[in-house]
Amino acid sequence: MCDKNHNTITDPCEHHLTASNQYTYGDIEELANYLKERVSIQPQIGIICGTGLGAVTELLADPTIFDYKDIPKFPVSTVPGHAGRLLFGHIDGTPVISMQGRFHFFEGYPLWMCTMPVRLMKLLGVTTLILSNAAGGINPSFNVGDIMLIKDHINFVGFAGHNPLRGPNEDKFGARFVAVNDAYSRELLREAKAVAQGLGMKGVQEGVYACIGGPSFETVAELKLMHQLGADAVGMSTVHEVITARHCGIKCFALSLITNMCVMDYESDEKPDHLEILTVGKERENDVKILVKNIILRLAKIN
Ligand SMILES: O=P(O)(O)O[C@H]1O[C@H](CO)[C@@H](O)[C@H]1O
Ligand SMILES: Nc1nc2[nH]cnc2c(=O)[nH]1
Repeated sequence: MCDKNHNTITDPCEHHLTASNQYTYGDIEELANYLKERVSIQPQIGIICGTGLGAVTELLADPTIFDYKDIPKFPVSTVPGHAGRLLFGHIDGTPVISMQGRFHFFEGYPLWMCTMPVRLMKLLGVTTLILSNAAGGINPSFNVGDIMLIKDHINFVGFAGHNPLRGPNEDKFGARFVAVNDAYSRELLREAKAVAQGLGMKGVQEGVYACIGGPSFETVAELKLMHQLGADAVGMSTVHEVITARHCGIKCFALSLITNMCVMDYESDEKPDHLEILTVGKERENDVKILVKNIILRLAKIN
């Protein structure tokens, strides 16, 4: 057995169990080097596409594309509407990396695995992350097809003790404890609102996104609770990516496409349905695309 007097959590050896199997800084550095050897673009902006919103990747001119399954140590997407591709390219001259498909907790991946690509983006040079998701509308003034610019979140998954930063802290990415009261950049939110207004885009809202673990949707009682707590929309993603991004100092802007209104009435026969969610995504993907493109154009002008 090991006779070294060390901390088994932060300084494990082969004789001791580690507190978690999370990727080390070195693992992610290796992954970054693997990609750097194959693509010369150094991305400034990262994009994570939500369910059915992968068309945003069409904005990338002449992209270099990797299938997740071909990248060493990379998880694979298992949810319909998430293609499972990593793209490098330029959007109007700005170097961008985009995930066409994300990883969700309900797929069985631990949160540190779901969010590893955010740390990878950091090591590739990303300073701003743009995230999208499909979400159910809780705020009764919302309509299907609205785009909600996220100003804050409620992390129900976190309330249950699951956090992507749980386990030994990787100091090279950030400090043990991270503030998230300002997780969504006020500056980026202001810019996005100005862009939407400038484009005369209808149905653009602002609100609080609640994250649950899924894959079951919400009960009526859960939705009533979320409404009382101040949630405007609910989904099963984004929050852990934002927490990981803030930990390593990446600025975040996120939006939800309201693909369905949550059923908050016991008498209703309606139900949320993933295929319908994909259909609404398809109908509105062009507007999401235009919004993201113009936000990136504006960022390029002000930076
Ligand atoms: O959050 P994204 O990845 O857009 O996916 C949303 O759509 C799926 C439900 O249809 C859930 O995974 C929910 O989180
Ligand atoms: N949890 C949850 N996720 C969604 N994604 C799209 N719509 C919904 C919804 O109604 N609830």
